[in-house]
Amino acid sequence: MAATGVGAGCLAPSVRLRADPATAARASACVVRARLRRVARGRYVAELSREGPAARPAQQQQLAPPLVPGFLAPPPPAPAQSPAPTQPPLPDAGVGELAPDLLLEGIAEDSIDSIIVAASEQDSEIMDAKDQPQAKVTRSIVFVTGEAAPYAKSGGLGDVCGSLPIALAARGHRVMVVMPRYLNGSSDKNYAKALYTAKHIKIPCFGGSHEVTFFHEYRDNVDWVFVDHPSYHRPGSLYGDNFGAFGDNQFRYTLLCYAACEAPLILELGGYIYGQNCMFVVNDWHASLVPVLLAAKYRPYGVYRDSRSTLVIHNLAHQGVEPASTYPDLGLPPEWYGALEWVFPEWARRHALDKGEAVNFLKGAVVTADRIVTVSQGYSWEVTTAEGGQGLNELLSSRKSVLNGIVNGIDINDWNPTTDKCLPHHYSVDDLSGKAKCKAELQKELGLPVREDVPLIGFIGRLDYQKGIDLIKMAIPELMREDVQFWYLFTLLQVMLGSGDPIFEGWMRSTESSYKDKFRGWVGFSVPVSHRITAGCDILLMPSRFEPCGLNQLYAMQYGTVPVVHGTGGLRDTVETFNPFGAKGEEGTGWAFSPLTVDKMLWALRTAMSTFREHKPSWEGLMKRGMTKDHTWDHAAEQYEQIFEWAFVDQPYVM
Ligand SMILES: Nc1ncnc2c1ncn2[C@@H]1O[C@H](COP(=O)(O)OP(=O)(O)O[C@H]2O[C@H](CO)[C@@H](O)[C@H](O)[C@H]2O)[C@@H](O)[C@H]1O
Ligand SMILES: OC[C@H]1O[C@H](O[C@H]2[C@H](O)[C@@H](O)[C@@H](O[C@H]3[C@H](O)[C@@H](O)[C@@H](O)O[C@@H]3CO)O[C@@H]2CO)[C@H](O)[C@@H](O)[C@@H]1O
Repeated sequence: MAATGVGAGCLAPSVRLRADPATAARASACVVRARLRRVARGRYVAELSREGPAARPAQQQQLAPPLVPGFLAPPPPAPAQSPAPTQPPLPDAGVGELAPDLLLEGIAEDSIDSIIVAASEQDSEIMDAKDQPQAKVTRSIVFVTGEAAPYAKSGGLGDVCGSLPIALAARGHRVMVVMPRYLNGSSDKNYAKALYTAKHIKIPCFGGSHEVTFFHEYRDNVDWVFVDHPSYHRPGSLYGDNFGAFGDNQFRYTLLCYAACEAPLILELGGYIYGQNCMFVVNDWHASLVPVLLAAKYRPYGVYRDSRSTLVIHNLAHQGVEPASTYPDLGLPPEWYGALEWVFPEWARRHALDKGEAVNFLKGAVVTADRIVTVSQGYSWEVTTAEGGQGLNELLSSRKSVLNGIVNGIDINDWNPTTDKCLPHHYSVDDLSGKAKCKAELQKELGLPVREDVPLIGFIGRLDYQKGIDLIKMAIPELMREDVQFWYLFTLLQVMLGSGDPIFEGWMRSTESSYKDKFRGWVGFSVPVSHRITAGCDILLMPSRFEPCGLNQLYAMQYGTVPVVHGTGGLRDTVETFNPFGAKGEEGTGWAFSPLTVDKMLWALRTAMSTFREHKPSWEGLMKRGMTKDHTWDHAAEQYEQIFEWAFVDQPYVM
């Protein structure tokens, strides 16, 4: 089989493959379109689809529909006002590693040996369509999350839930992601390809019966399932608006959890339900009621006894805590109160009569999930300490035997300096010239002097105690004595584009006017801007107080931007401090300073800046070592598989 066309441009080319004449005759002259997706450095998945008569659907892993109804009311007939009930489209053909039985109307798998394409304009590679590593055991996996990119993202949780499921699906798992269908005008287009499934359920909670419906999109081998309810349709960010967090968040995410428990039982995706043998991956507090529901409302009735759950903690700072009086709203049996029971320490109570009694969603998952994962190893230890455990340290310590840390990966389709659509110039570890051009463009865009020799430091993050922005504020007068430029992109907690925190914005504007040639600040949430900063800066600063993993330092390294970070949690796990005398290849990738003081941070920045100015070969070494580290999801996905395997070896933690 020969390639008759070669994708222009860099990665992700679209290649047309034409069968040899004999095969083509058998296959009614079918043309196979292969879209190559880069899933790891040097590894590509060919997504094949044929053009012409309808292709055979890919075989589903879950063949026997268990026909077990959800415990909620069966779906009523579809309402008239909705679009015609449409079965979600099947994938055109096999995806990921070619399924052994994949026949494209006569073209057998073994007639497709390898696909030859130009991987970049300079460089061609042979990409073996079977190169994608596969899981030893494939499973049905159900992610439950408050956000997943590109549909909805407030930060790193969205990045992870938008990319880890794809990585697991590429390894052969059947993967569903369940999240809200947030509509607020500006982001509605993100859900445009999600089709109405005609499935409705009524959820018994908060003193009523609340109807939710499901939408579905099949993309990148993943079933993206969107739970629809009027409470997800409102202006603001995902979790709040200018007035603070939404008052009904507990209700909104209770609905999500109930709906996520029903989805595998009632949604026929690609023709088949997921069934009762699933691994639920519940992310942060928004999804934390899922393991409680499995234990309290399903297993006692014989449902989901073969499923397991893994709680993934992205950030212990948000636990979903509400007054104890809300417990009856959750629709849980009274005897399960203890699972969510939470008592604030005396110092945190509001008045002398306040008993501090509350319910805590995240705690509910900590005590009922089969396994617990934090997003780095360092953080998995920190959460068991009084300093890092945010009140849950003792409970988490008591579950140490099922607690692991797995460092996040990154989506290198989105974050790749050789192809990034947000960048004015592209570059790679072999040719860094495009990075210097990106820096010059960024300086122009900001109205800063265009100078290659001055170190440009960037910060990207939320205006949040976690991110240590107060330290930056304190350090600015000292830092501005240096020949340096600083670019500050931050989002407000509630992520309202164009609005601001008057005190903080005031500080930014006055700092800009005091240091006209050196400092720029911008308030807003813009993914393209964050990419341009990551590429255009020389140094990325992350003085986080705590950081469960951190993604910006990984993006920075991938883009040859040297991270200077507080050595905590995932930052300490992923950034190795520069040591010019280290063994070859192990001289480090940045600076991880500790303790978190203004002086230490300034020391690390000054060391980085002098290395940038005076030791060019060392600087280039730092950049290149960061760029060649494997930050892809493959390794993490394999570790998740191991966790899942352990979970299924054990009995459910709560029967
Ligand atoms: N103004 C802005 N405009 C555009 N993009 C912006 C932005 N501000 C931030 N972002 C983006 O938001 C993401 C932030 O991710 P992080 O992992 O660094 O932190 P976050 O605290 O959100 O996530 C939590 O979950 C993740 C995932 O597990 C953990 O890595 C982390 O430690 C934990 O706190 C990045 O993709 C970043 O580019
Ligand atoms: O990506 C950034 C973080 O996004 C999530 O955190 C959000 C959190 O889950 C929401 O509940 C909300 O937090 C509010 C909190 O509930 C409330 O008590 C009050 O303290 O205000 C908070 C801010 O509104 O918004 C958070 C995002 O700002 C995700 O869970 C984290 O892992 C991410 O770090």
